[in-house]
Amino acid sequence: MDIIIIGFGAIGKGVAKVLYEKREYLKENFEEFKVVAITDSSGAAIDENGLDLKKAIDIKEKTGKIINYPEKGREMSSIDVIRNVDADVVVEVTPSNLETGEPAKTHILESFKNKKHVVTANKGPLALCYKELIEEAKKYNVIFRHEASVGGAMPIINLAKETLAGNEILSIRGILNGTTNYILTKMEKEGLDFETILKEAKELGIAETDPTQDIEGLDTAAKIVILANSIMGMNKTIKDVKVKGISRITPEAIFLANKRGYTIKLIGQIKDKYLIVEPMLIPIDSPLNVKGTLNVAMFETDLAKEVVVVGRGAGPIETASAILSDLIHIYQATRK
Ligand SMILES: NC(=O)C1=CN([C@@H]2O[C@H](COP(=O)(O)OP(=O)(O)OC[C@H]3O[C@@H](n4cnc5c(N)ncnc54)[C@H](O)[C@@H]3O)[C@@H](O)[C@H]2O)C=CC1
Ligand SMILES: N[C@@H](CC=O)C(=O)O
Ligand code: NA
Repeated sequence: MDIIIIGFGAIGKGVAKVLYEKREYLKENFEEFKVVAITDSSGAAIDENGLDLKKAIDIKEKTGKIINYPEKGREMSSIDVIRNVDADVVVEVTPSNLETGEPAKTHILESFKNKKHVVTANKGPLALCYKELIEEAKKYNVIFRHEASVGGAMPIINLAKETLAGNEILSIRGILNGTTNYILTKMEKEGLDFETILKEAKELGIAETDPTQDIEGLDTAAKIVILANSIMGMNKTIKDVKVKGISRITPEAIFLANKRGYTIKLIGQIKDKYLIVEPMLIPIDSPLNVKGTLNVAMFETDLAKEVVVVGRGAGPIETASAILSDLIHIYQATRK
């Protein structure tokens, strides 16, 4: 299966690392998963026989630009790569823009028009024009998967659509941002200040390109919109979410909460069609009290009753795990 990776930052490189490490497993169980093009802000590297992924990662880490890939690097936009390079699937992992959804929205729609399936981790277009994307994928008869867009490696979207199929999901409540959970956990355990921990989060590759999206709750807001639209049949946008972030939370506030048997977590919830993101006091012994970059989601359903899922919500390899599962789904769904 031939793949194009659009965006080669923390997640794009994570996808390349996972495809490289799992190359024998994939060949034995499915077929060769070949990356025929990679783009970033500098340009593109293209090889129809498959790029050397270790070399691509090395070039990116050393020079910051995929265009420096020897002999195969060239000045070419992502759109032109999508239009002109023959491939089965586009993996779209450019930064999430929660105002315009660009450039990802155009990349995704252009992929559909060029009969390419899409796997994305990008929340922008999903939070702003979910219905349009689904309709366009149907119109061009291509598969569109986005498990990585909510909760990273934590199974939630495909779990609801496949394993909980037939259930009515009455409410969802949880921690859906790994960066803020990492910050709140380090504040609670080590009393570290905000800036120090945020710097660590960026080095771990878990924070957004614009980390205020994490801190101000906008990333969580985008994710509950995606859940509301993709698994609860709603038609919401990020403007429908009441959002408060964690910038005013201090180690002292968490210490005081602990003394009363609580901790503080950034909670996103969808209930009775209301979408809310805010820091909340959570009992220390609650299933919602998960640590570090972990995410957790509590579903209330009509048939399965309460279902709780936990998983790593952020991180290059963890997120690439969700992207790989969507790629394998597309392989299985399209190979005769
Ligand atoms: N970091 C994480 O743990 C997770 C990130 N995501 C999402 O994955 C996406 C990527 O995130 P990161 O890799 O962390 O961001 P990043 O900032 O590390 O990388 C973004 C990449 O996109 C490239 N880029 C920007 N504009 C481009 C364009 N027009 N054409 C081609 N490439 C372009 C940049 O050069 C860079 O290589 C974002 O939408 C993010 O919300 C989703 C789940 C987890
Ligand atoms: N920055 C996000 C990345 C995953 O969506 C987070 O911290 O959860
Ligand atoms: Na997920």
